[in-house]
Amino acid sequence: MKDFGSDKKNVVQANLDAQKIAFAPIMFQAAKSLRNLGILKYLFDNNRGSIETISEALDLSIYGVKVLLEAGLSLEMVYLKDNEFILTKTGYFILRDKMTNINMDFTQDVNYLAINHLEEAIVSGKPSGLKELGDWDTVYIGLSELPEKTKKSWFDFDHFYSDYTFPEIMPILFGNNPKSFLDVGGNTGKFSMQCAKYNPTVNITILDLPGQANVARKNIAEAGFEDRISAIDTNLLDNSIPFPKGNDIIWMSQFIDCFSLEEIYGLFRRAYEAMNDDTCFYILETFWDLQKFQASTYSLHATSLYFTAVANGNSQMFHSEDILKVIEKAGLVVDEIHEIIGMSHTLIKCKKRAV
Ligand SMILES: C[S@@+](CC[C@H](N)C(=O)[O-])C[C@H]1O[C@@H](n2cnc3c(N)ncnc32)[C@H](O)[C@@H]1O
Repeated sequence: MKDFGSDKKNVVQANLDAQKIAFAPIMFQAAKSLRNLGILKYLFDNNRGSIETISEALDLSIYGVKVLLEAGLSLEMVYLKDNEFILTKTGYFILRDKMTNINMDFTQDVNYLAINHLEEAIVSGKPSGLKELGDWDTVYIGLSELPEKTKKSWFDFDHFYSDYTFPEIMPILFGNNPKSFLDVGGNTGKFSMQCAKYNPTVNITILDLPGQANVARKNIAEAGFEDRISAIDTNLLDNSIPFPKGNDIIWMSQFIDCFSLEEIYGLFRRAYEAMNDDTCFYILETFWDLQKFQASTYSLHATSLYFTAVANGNSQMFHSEDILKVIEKAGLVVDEIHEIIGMSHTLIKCKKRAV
């Protein structure tokens, strides 16, 4: 791995950052309450506001508005001038930025209670926090049964990042006019349906767990793509089940982060066995070492811990080198790498290594 990070902060800054960590869950709830109770919106709409005017306008107690706005000062979401509070740029991000809101809702609805079991998950290698959501071995088995609000926050989080990549991905994938496409971990069928719209003749097969494949089939039928997209129920962790052969493209998007490196090796080997010399195997992932912005790396490191405590206990958002090693070991070669697709993804195109 390349070097990363440093220890150049002065002691005062380091101490402040340590307190931010020490109080993070409390301050997260303060930020969320400022957003959900309408205080940030009031400040945005009115440019500024005193505790009294906000309390009256929103029908909240003076005490409640006061403690939240005072926390907001330390969070640097608001600042105080002439006894009135004014929204900062950070406050605006918490109020309006779509990605920030999707991340916050994912943290609250999927992770907040579960992450309290992180230590146990690290020691046991099991997603010990998942019991806060339901009684399944992995979150993927329970996805279609999650409580509505939790389900919405999970899918909003999942779709937001992959949706961003679609427009850039399509011309790359369809450059050679592929006839058939295997969407491994195709989820609700959203991507496959985009492909079917983009290319009027391509045939697509989705592989996913029964719960997800059922949802995909329903969506595909509603969109009228049953003649070109099918979904197969499968447990992709079972190395004895081969991938269907004969596809021009094998596609894994935001998928390998659901597995350990050993499991990914099993998936790549089955991809290899299903490929011929012309098959293109594409992997679309967010690698924490290939990000342009610190905000992206921070989000990916946090998301890794969701995999540890909630999703399955053994996967993560990877360093690119981890995956490049598995590609090599599985008998594949990297043909192309497209960095920063969408907001934070990397697209790796692999071929079978010539023997
Ligand atoms: C993070 S989602 C990615 C979805 C989609 N490809 C995208 O780019 O948004 C991972 C998908 O892998 C599926 N999955 C996870 N474990 C699986 C398993 N053992 N067998 C089959 N599918 C699995 C999940 O059900 C889910 O649909």
